[in-house]
Amino acid sequence: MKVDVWVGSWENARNYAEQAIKQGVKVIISRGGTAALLRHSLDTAIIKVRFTSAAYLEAFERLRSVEGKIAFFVLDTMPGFISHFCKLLNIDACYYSYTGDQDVEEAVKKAKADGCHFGVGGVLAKNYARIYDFSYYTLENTEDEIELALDSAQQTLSSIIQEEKHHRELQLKLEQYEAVLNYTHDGILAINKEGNIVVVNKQAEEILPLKNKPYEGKYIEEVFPASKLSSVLRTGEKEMDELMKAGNVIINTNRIPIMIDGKIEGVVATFKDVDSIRNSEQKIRSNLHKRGMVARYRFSDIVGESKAMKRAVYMAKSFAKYDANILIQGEIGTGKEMFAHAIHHESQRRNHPFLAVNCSNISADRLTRQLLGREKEGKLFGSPESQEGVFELAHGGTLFLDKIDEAPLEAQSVILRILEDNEVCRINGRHAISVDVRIIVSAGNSLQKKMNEGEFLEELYYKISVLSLEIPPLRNREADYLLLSEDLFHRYFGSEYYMYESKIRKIEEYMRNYIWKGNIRELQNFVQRVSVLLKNAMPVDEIMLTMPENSTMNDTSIDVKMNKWSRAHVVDALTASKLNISKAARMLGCSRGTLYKKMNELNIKISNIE
Ligand SMILES: Nc1ncnc2c1ncn2[C@@H]1O[C@H](COP(=O)(O)OP(=O)(O)OP(=O)(O)O)[C@@H](O)[C@H]1O
Repeated sequence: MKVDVWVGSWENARNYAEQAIKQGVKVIISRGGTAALLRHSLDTAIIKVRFTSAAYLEAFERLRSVEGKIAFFVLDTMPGFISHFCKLLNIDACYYSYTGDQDVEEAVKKAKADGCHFGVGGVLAKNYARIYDFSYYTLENTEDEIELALDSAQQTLSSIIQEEKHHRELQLKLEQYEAVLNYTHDGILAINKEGNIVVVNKQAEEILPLKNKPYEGKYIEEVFPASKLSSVLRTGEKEMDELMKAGNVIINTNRIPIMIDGKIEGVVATFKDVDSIRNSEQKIRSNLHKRGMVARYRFSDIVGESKAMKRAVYMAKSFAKYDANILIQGEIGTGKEMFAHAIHHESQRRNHPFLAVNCSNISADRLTRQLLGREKEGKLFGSPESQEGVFELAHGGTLFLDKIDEAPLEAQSVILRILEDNEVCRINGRHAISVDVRIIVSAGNSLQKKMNEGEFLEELYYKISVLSLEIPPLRNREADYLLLSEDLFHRYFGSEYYMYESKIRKIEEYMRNYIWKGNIRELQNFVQRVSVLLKNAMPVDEIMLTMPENSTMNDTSIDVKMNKWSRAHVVDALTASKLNISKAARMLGCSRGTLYKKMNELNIKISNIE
């Protein structure tokens, strides 16, 4: 305890005390009339130094040699021991008590009138004793009395500090509540156990059709009869995520009973305007768009009517519902990435980021940096800035690791570690950051072989292939290839498509026997090149001559032709053409008559095809 001593008289005590308080003094110790004066005029803790019998012992010692009547001046009540001692020591004493400056003079005057020549007491009476020509003994406090006062000052101080701390904490809490109430997007309304409103924030006033302002203290039914808060007060059951209509707006509401010691003490309800939820979702989505972290394709963008493709889409859609990791396998250009986008779009995570990382043709260091991110190394000038890794960026959403089978082994271990721990630690970083990311990976068909040969981590394989999806190559989807090429030609020619239609048909005849090793990507390039040449008025025959020889075309064309007449392909063509024989025949590159003949041979009846 820090103690300052201010020496002054009764007249300037208040002035000193005020200065001390300004400097942060919390407790003042003073005695007698000064203490009474300060208590009366200030709002600070004042500790009075009390006179005990010990303080009078020295006075009695002196009084032994004094003759005549002796006056004892005491503030407030006269302690009994004084008269006791006087009787014991045979002192001729008179006793005068006063309450402060206003009546002390009266007391001295009276003592004088009573024939007293000698006075004993504090400083206040001493001042008047001088005026009325008294001999006077000023009482001094003993060390014990001062120590006692210091002790109680210390106790008072610690309870003041405690109280101030408590007050600050309460104030902080109050301000936090107020900030939450007024800066949340939700409307908040609370009632006490009588059903009277105790809290209503600005948002609630804006969202809800409230009546009878000011609302605080009013019964809820008077202010917002549709709130249903009284029923929660009765049942004690919380009601979450309910939709209600208030005026023209649809509102999402939660009503939560407040229970103390098992008794309902009130209800708090939150309200959200459904339109505003939609708007903020929209905002989040457009923000992700700006940062390129969205899935570009949906299932409706995937062209394909073949059975194989329909099966793949069906499986992918059902996988989208689960939150497990997915392995998508298939040849190059079959649409694996497109499926990853579409799965994310269909999943619960659709409003969160979608990021794709290509794991091929990249050094282990660079890929690791992309995956983990990094912290700036110290504050060195020129050292690269901190960077978030893709796992962090994709938090809450989906991360597509394209061609994971081509990732360097060190990077595979990094991925495995993250998938095991669900957390990442940036390079040079000191803290692990927990991440919630769904992984979709793509790989070529040789993934299992790579694993057997030790080029792909077995543990990682099991982690990523909880669900696995196979995208069929274009050659097994004959019914799709025409749909896709038509789609592409339409895209490249736009409204001019019909001017080139007959030439496109001829080119499609050629394409029919081509083996699309690069699948749809190769088909896209092909259609793009042909479209440019056609637009430049090159005759179809010449275009054919510029076409790359398909090395396997001659050897496999027989297979392809044979395959064309497999039962599955004929059924595929019929399904894709919606049972239109002319269209199906065109897809299969034969006349309607040949198709009928083949259907007969393969025992395919239209009535059996769904
Ligand atoms: N079924 C489909 N319908 C329409 N477009 C498709 C389809 N499949 C693939 N594509 C298109 O083909 C191109 C290649 O697709 P994508 O990149 O998804 O294939 P991939 O299998 O991931 O390729 P790679 O193995 O080379 O990474 C893309 O431009 C995509 O839009």
